[in-house]
Amino acid sequence: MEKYILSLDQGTTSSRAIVFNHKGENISTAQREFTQFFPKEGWVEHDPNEIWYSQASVAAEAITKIGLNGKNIAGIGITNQRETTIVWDKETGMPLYNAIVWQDRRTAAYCDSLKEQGLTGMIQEKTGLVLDAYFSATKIKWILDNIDGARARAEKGKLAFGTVDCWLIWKFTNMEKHITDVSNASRTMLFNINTLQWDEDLLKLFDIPKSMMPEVKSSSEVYGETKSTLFASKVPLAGIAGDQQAALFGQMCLDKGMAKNTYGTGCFMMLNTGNKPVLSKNNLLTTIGWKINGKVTYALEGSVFIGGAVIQWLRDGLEVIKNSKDSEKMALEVDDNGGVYFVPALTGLGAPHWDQYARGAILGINRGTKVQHIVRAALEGIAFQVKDVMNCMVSDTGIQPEELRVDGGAVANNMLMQFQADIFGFKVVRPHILETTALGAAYLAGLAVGYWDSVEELKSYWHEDNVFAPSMKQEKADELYKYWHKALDRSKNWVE
Ligand SMILES: Nc1ncnc2c1ncn2[C@@H]1O[C@H](COP(=O)(O)OP(=O)(O)O)[C@@H](O)[C@H]1O
Ligand SMILES: O=P(O)(O)OC[C@H](O)CO
Repeated sequence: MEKYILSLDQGTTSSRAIVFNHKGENISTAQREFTQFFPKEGWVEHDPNEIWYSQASVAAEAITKIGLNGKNIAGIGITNQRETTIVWDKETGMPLYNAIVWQDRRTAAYCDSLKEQGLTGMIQEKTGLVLDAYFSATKIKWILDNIDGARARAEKGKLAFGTVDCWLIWKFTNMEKHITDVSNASRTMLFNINTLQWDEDLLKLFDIPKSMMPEVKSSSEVYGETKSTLFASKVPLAGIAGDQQAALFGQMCLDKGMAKNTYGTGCFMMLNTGNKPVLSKNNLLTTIGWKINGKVTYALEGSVFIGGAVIQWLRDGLEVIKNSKDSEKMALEVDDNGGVYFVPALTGLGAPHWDQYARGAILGINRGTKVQHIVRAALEGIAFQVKDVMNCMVSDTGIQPEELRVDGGAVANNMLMQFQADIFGFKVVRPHILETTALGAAYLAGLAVGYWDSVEELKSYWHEDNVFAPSMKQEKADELYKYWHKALDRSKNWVE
């Protein structure tokens, strides 16, 4: 019987399931969007049960629509939006509160108070992370401090915390397994990336009982089997990685010095730094890429909060384009940006600036400015942010990548990709398979169940599709980049 790997990609706006064959080809996809809750300014929540239902239903749909059932699936890989925090009751399995999403800023002031206490350095040394509301620790604390009876129940060992991977495994195994993998653990701000353990000092600092924390596993092993009646037979759950780490793996950036950037809602660049953590002097994040066969691979990451989302805003907010694709057409209707710069700091700035008080800015508008210039400036603003992150990576590691592998929805935009190469001064490479996140999780699962023999075999399935080589004169690129920084400075520290 022909066998396949099922990959579950639980993202910020949708749940996706993809069935991959032996050559790493996508043979079936199902996708479902779910509700975003914005209860207050800066708050973002999801319903954990809706995450589960949407993910379980697309999983079933992806396999049944091509006439397969659970018996055809050799293993399941899970990849997920990271940091998003769910707390549930261990006995009933019911969440205590909505999932607090990575974008949620409700704990920003608390993070500021910790910075004032001088804790930034200690937190970076232990976790590799910048002290920010982005990560899970302060979100868990918020639930324990604000939901009636939560802290007392947590202290009695009755509550469980998990990122979305952990929640899905808990559901798939019918409340049997409370586990996560190292890559997701490394985004909680509670995991010591040197000792590979939950850090007692940090658990104490954030007042989080250790009994809430999941067991931390490698990224590729058989964790258990599906227990729900979802599939006709039990299927091994065999791979877990946070979505950006999975994309790094799916892009086959397996050697030190290789980098990828994902252009989705946000932009997430990751550079493989090998078997040792490199602490950033430029406000990048040190994170765990994956652990396979006992070996840990570390990465540096630059998380840019608004990437393709600025194009969504042009479409849904400003209504100057009908669909995302139009952004390219409009941008090419003008020769250049006409002196207009767009800093897409719509929810503040992530790496490397970490300014939660920055806001979006469009500068350099003059009487000749057309809407096309603004659209072009929005796309260029995505590329400039990515270059800022790249510069920090080069400065932190001394590694000058020869190319950047790219994926995510916005890489469909050739103008953006060409501009990115122009402003970098090196190649941007788009592979033929763009679902690299799901593919990475599939590979992790497939390796664990012996569906694929080795990473060498996997490397042979990665092919470039388009290469964007730089063609802009250096002086022009330098001039544009100089003005970008002027604009960036004006967007910072805006909200009081
Ligand atoms: N042709 C395009 N040009 C620019 N941006 C695009 C284009 N197509 C899609 N996008 C952007 O890509 C994002 C969707 O990418 P995707 O990888 O699916 O995101 P996510 O996984 O974060 O939900 C959206 O923000 C959308 O605006
Ligand atoms: O769901 P995505 O693709 O927007 O990714 C979210 C990131 O994992 C957040 O850190």
